[in-house]
Amino acid sequence: MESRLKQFQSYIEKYIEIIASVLNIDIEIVDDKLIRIGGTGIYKNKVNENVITEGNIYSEVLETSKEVVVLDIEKNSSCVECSNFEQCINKSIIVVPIKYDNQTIGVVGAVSTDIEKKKHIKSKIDSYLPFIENICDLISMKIEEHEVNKDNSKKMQMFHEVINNVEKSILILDTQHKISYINDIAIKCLKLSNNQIGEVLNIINCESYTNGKELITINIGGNQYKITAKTIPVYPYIKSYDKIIIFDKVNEQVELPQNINTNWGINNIESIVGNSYVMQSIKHRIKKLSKSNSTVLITGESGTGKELIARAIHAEGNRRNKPFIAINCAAIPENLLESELFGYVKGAFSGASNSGKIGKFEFANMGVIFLDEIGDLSFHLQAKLLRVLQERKFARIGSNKLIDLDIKVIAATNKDLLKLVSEGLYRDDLYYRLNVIPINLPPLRERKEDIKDLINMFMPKYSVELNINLYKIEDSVIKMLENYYWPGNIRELENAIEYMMNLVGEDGIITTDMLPIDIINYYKKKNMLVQVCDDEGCLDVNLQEIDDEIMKYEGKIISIKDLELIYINKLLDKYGRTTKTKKEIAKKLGIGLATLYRKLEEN
Ligand SMILES: Nc1ncnc2c1ncn2[C@@H]1O[C@H](COP(=O)(O)OP(=O)(O)OP(=O)(O)O)[C@@H](O)[C@H]1O
Repeated sequence: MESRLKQFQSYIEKYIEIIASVLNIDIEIVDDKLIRIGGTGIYKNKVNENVITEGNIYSEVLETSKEVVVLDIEKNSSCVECSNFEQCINKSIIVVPIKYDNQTIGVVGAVSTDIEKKKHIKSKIDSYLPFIENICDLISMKIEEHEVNKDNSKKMQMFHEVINNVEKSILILDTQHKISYINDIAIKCLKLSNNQIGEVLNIINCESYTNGKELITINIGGNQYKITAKTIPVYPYIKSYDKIIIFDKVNEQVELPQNINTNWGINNIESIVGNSYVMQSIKHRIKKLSKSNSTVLITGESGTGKELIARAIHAEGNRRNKPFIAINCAAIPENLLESELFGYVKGAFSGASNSGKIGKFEFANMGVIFLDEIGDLSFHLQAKLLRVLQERKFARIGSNKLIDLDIKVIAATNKDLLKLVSEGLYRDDLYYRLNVIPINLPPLRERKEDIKDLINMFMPKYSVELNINLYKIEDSVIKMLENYYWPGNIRELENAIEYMMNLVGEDGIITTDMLPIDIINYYKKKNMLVQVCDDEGCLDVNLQEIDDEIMKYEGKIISIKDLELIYINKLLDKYGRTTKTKKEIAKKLGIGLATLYRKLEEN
């Protein structure tokens, strides 16, 4: 069997040439079988020879594992007694053992064969000896490195073997998101024809699913796939790999148009319906700001289209071919949100999945992260997010490897963040970091001009979905939709259209009786007119207006006296405050004019 040093012969030969030229003496390296593995000068042509006949110092060093320094062989008893002494041409010799794994596997001999070099060695022995010791250490380290690599590649081979034999599709990515390994099942499942090793795999979208899995959209080889996958962070346990994606099947596959890596068309600016002045100016701003990397904060009531705007910013910008990852900060319990955002490595905390988890920030890297309901972040996560926004780096929980983030952040909230700041419930420094580019989406009731356009967009959508060929909406319905107060904004309007389209009869006409109950009730309340009549005529009293007035006293019991006053004032507002009308109103109320004045003055 070859000695360990013999396996490194070519490396050793190159290495000692360099050393010899630095030291200006001859060097030889001999293995534990006393075979010369490498040599310079007079030993160069004697490589692979056995040195047993040339003296016994090497055997002694191999045996004792201790270095030997002979500065003058004539004064060294061991040399003098050596059977080769008469033929020996060496004048001085330094021999240092090469140790590996607690064994002496060879020696380095530094030899001088002339008097001048001998003198030189003698004068420089204090620096020569440590230098040669370092050479021995370097050789051992080289062997160690080789052994570790050999061990690793054996482990990797076994790892690949295992991966190829499990009944799941597996993809391994490196830190550049390039495919490092793909098993046969994955190739089959993704219907890939070529070897995709080295190709960049773009993770376009990712939504949390059950059992620690995610719904991921990936692009490979001109196709886009939707898969339900488990993603496992591997770095730093295996340095050459970053993450493993394991999945069972492809939920959906679409061919991507040529030269376009992703399919964001449906989310671009044209998908934002509305030509009111405010929506026009918002669309204009989106076009301008989508090219910038600055953080955007979108505010507005629920259902006003904040996510739609965020997606349009992504689709219009230069990150459109990179991921858009949305996370709703209010929908995930606080203790899970941190790991959802930043991921974790295995064993990061008790209860964590033992394979680890990739966080949304990592998925969104190079693209856009949409942090919805940002007003609901706990103080702890506010601080952490602030750090990430400042440093543009983060670490998976339980790991100290910092991952660089090249990301555009879009945040959204329906809360008044500034009010939360003033109440001490939100960090002001985070607020200002987020509010770099503010976009406020007004509620639908403040942009009634958009309602008709939205109706005209939603009706064809649901006619296709519900397979309705003929449809028409009565003007009175449109009027009522336009004048409704839309607490749920566009989402509620869309639901209303869907509801009414479901009720359409054979004539395909949407009439007022098909309106959703909330809208009907709204109008019923609004139109609660009561006629107060006597033999001289009638007065219309709108009970809704009185109801609205009473609502202002929210939670308090209102006195009969106040109620009386509200009612009298409503009547005066409606019919006028002239003496004549006051007289008429007093009469109809069954009181005298003086009593009416007293009631008004008393309050
Ligand atoms: N201007 C618009 N044009 C077309 N569709 C719209 C518009 N605004 C909103 N929508 C639609 O209304 C629905 C609600 O929008 P979106 O989810 O973006 O609102 P949101 O403000 O993010 O709501 P929440 O605060 O509840 O998350 C979506 O289906 C969206 O496509």
